Amino acid sequence: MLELHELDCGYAQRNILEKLSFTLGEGELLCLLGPNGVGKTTLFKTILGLLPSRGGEIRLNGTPTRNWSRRQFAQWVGYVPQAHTPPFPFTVREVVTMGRVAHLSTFSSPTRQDREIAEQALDTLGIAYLGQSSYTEISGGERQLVLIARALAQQPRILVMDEPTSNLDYGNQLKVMAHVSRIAREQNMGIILTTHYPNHALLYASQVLALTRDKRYHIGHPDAIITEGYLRATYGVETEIHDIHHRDGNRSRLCVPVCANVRVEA
Ligand SMILES: Nc1ncnc2c1ncn2[C@@H]1O[C@H](COP(=O)(O)OP(=O)(O)OP(=O)(O)O)[C@@H](O)[C@H]1O
Repeated sequence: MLELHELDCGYAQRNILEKLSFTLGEGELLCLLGPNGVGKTTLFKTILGLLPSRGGEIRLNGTPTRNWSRRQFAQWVGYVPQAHTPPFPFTVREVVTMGRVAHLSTFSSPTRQDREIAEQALDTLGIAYLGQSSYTEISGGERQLVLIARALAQQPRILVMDEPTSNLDYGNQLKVMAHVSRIAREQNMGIILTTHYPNHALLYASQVLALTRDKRYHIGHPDAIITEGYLRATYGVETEIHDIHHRDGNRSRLCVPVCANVRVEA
């Protein structure tokens, strides 16, 4: 559905990413990994059309995105920003209903169907009980779930999420990741998200795109990309990757830092 072909992105005189190619299909969850400042946000801004590309092409459903109207694009691609506190105390239900804007004609109000879709999105995330609460008076974790519900109400085919787990406690990080991978599977949505936690990708991603400081990248299955060598080269830390056999019979791979070997420059 979303294809990047030899994409160059950057600012003014400088390329930040070069010749980046990948495909995000229906039902896939792609985790974007990379150290601070490597270009993850730059890539998202370029995909969303907020920053012009400097070469190559982005295609959506086979058609270059430069040929899509803003409105068409917004019906296909949803964006979940990092949770923020807005100046106006809208209720959670109102914030989620705003996700329907791309489907409304100019000056029209949300219909009963739009409200039902917003209600379903609240249900999917298990936060219907927050409907009447003020968005400014809920916790950071709840706010993140509300922003995801707003994006679901938009009913996009592709969802771009900027660090959906930043500022969340340990439990909420795992809950948000579990929700997101379930939504990709059950709603056949292609989801691309950034995370600074390799274990999130090992546990939940179907693909990993790992950006490196020398403008190169690796893409593939999480088990193939997230190796001890990759983590050493990218983050300068020693880790061990272990196969975990869970009590319920499932297995997964997880990385564990070898704390004594983390080098701290004087
Ligand atoms: N508006 C801008 N103009 C020029 N350079 C910019 C601009 N915004 C970001 N950069 C530079 O682009 C590079 C990539 O930044 P970007 O914000 O995409 O990194 P990131 O991978 O998202 O980082 P982080 O993990 O810290 O959020 C950095 O060197 C940054 O200084």
